[in-house]
Amino acid sequence: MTSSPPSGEPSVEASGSALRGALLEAEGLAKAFGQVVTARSVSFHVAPGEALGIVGPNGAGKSTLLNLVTGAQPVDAGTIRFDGADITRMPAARRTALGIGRTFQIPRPFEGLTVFENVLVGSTFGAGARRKVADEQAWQALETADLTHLANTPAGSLRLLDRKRLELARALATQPRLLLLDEIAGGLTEHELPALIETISAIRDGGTGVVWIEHIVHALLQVVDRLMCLAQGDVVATGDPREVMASDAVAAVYLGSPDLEGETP
Ligand SMILES: Nc1ncnc2c1ncn2[C@@H]1O[C@H](COP(=O)(O)OP(=O)(O)OP(=O)(O)O)[C@@H](O)[C@H]1O
Repeated sequence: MTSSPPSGEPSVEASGSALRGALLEAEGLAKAFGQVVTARSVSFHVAPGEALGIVGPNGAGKSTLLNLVTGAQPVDAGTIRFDGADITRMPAARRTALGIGRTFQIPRPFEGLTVFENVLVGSTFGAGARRKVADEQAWQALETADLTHLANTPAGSLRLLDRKRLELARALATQPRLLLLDEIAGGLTEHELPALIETISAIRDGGTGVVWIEHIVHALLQVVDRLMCLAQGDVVATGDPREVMASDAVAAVYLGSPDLEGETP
């Protein structure tokens, strides 16, 4: 584990270029909205079949980082490589087609469409598949997300757990090799978490690279191989998940913060 105080230079495992075997390499990412710096010089990497967790207080810059990787927002500085190719300036739709999928913190399905139709949108437009293939990919995504039994249910009538699963299925339908999860467990009950954890672990074990932002740390720790903690746009610690959570740097970040659920750093 490497760590440094929030005010110091971020200390990260992966800097420099072209990590062998890395699926995603982000190097020196910087992003600010006016005076608000959401990424100062953030570097991280994910390999196929590896899960990286990201924690940090509200406003740390976690979701923004996913936006930079997907291309929803442009970086101010830094480089993003996917499968060895520089995608830093690539449009978002091309990144999706290359194999970068994501879920959103607040699921916003097409409420009037069925669950299947929602997922079909992902496989048709995200993966660019023709109808027959898109159908197959949608069913496959529903199965992985454990939603097949609700395929014909209008998305607007789903409870939160199933909305989260639909969000996951929509992302899976784009055939991602890298899956970015933004608080997929947020709002779920303790009773609902184990099955979701199992699903995400299976996706990772199938060879997909996973980046999972989550405040429910005990859920995260059951899946992720490495953990990165962000605060105010800086990496404060990264490495072995339990060591990161036990580090003084992370404790300092969370001192008095109500953001973290289920784990005392
Ligand atoms: N499009 C935007 N325009 C202006 N400010 C933004 C924009 N997007 C994010 N911010 C600001 O950047 C900071 C980081 O936001 P971000 O959503 O990345 O944090 P986060 O770590 O994901 O927080 P949370 O845990 O609450 O989801 C916040 O102060 C937020 O208000």
